[in-house]
Amino acid sequence: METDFLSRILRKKQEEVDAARKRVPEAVLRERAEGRKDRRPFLERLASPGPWGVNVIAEIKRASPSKGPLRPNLDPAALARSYQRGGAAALSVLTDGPHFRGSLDDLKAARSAVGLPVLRKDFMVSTYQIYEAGAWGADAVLLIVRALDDGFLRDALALCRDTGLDALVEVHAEDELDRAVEAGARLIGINNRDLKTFETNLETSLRLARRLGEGRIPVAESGIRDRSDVERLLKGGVRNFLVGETLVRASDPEACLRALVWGRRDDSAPSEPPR
Ligand SMILES: O=C(O)c1ccccc1NCC(=O)[C@H](O)[C@H](O)COP(=O)(O)O
Repeated sequence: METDFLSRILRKKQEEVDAARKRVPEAVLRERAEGRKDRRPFLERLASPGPWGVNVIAEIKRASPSKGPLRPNLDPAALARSYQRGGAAALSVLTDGPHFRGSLDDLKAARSAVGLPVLRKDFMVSTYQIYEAGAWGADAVLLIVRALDDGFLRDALALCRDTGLDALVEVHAEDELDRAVEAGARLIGINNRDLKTFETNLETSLRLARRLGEGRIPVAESGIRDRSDVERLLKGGVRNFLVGETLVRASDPEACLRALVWGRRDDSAPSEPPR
């Protein structure tokens, strides 16, 4: 039996879902998710480069298993507003409680504060969580290939399409990328973090992005620290970046984001987009 971090978290997640089902039945969430009229396009926003050629999905994460608490008294609405002012293309909100101290309330508060599309970042193991994401206002969900078998991955992608949610399908290695493409994923999150060791290596995004064919949109995830990391990945053809810790820990998240997107911290946009 596998006993790594991901296996442990997935077991715990299944228990959480079983308990949640007893409080709110899946049919109730489904009706809410399917009845929504306020969808914000997530994939579409990332399919074309932002005004400066860079799209940042700015993450709201209270704590992480590798680093512990990241920002005391984090206010999701205030942080979301800073991110919007700093030029974020979208938000990612960690909703896992046990390991990241997040919640669906965080997602709701962040989304209500801005006009950006929002990704629910969690460990999805059940259709229940996809309906739940829709019912709580998410515009997209994360599907981690390593956590799912091919059957569920396909079903989850189909369910997302039917429910009007976009899916960011996360991979870390070549075989996972092949499975994601085979299942029909368009938006591919390439996680630079090895979920066994928690180490990050930007080379993972550069290597896997080279394997992507027409019509697939790469998003580099994890370990992006500064503008030089963004520029290195841009040279490898990656224009979308999911950034958590760097922004959450920053004393001025708005300026930090601006520096990632524009290459400078002040609020006057450069007249020429960087090349
Ligand atoms: O953040 C972690 O330490 C972590 C550990 C194990 C599984 C997932 C983890 N994070 C979730 C994420 O995918 C990241 O929050 C996201 O990619 C942003 O990463 P970073 O910019 O390095 O905070």
